[in-house]
Amino acid sequence: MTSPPAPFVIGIDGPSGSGKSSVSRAVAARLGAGYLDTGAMYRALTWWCRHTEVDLGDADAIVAAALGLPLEIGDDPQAPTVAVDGIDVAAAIRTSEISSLVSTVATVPEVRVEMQLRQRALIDDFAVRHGACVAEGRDVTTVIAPDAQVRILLTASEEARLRRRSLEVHGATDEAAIAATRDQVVRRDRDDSTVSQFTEAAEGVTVVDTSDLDFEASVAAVMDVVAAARAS
Ligand SMILES: Nc1ncnc2c1ncn2[C@@H]1O[C@H](COP(=O)(O)OP(=O)(O)OP(=O)(O)O)[C@@H](O)[C@H]1O
Ligand SMILES: Nc1ccn([C@H]2C[C@H](O)[C@@H](COP(=O)(O)O)O2)c(=O)n1
Repeated sequence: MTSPPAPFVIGIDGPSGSGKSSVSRAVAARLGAGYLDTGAMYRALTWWCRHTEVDLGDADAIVAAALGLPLEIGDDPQAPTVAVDGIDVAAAIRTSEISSLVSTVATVPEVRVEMQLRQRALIDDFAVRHGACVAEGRDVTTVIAPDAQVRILLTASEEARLRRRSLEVHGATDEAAIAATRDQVVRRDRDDSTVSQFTEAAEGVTVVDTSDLDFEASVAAVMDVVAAARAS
């Protein structure tokens, strides 16, 4: 009797605005795979801390909130759902307020341990259910799923990332819009990179630089890496 093929895991890390979420969703949809946005989990915890009036200056209180976080996260790349305590927070976790606060929560070491445990369990579950899972974040390729069949660092120049995020949030890429975006991209990456390695590829991780690629070409570049891994 032959055993079923091992679930296929694709880990994608990268800095803010590199295209992780949008590209990962498109790749997961094309592969019929489950999708996990690990950053959404830190955002959901940040939202929960605000909602329950946890003092973000109190690391112990944030850890307690993380341990009890009543989070439900969906696996559909075409309709990713995030609910906390039964409340749909998919939109609320994307506000500029949450974006500016999330690193404070995500850089608490005990919070990361709890989230990483949950993320491993979710990836296993999604991968078994769909035969494959695309998981994206900052430490998927290095800490959460270092044994994933595909490990990609999706990068883009700071200029490209600022332009993309500025267009998305402000609908413009003039000097004022770029300046208003800098905190969400440059400062956040600086803080986040104190606890995760996503500015340089770890050993065995394939770099996909999207600076000069449009969205479709970025998806195609990732699909090529996946196809090569499947063929090997
Ligand atoms: N290759 C690309 N060319 C142009 N725009 C892109 C490309 N990839 C993604 N985008 C756009 O850039 C914006 C940021 O992409 P996305 O949210 O996927 O980045 P991210 O890496 O997940 O960022 P964050 O970590 O901050 O959530 C989106 O509006 C997306 O449509
Ligand atoms: N694996 C991860 C995923 C995310 N984070 C942190 C870093 C980000 O500032 C925040 C939100 O992520 P985003 O939605 O912007 O991808 O969560 C992390 O530390 N580790």
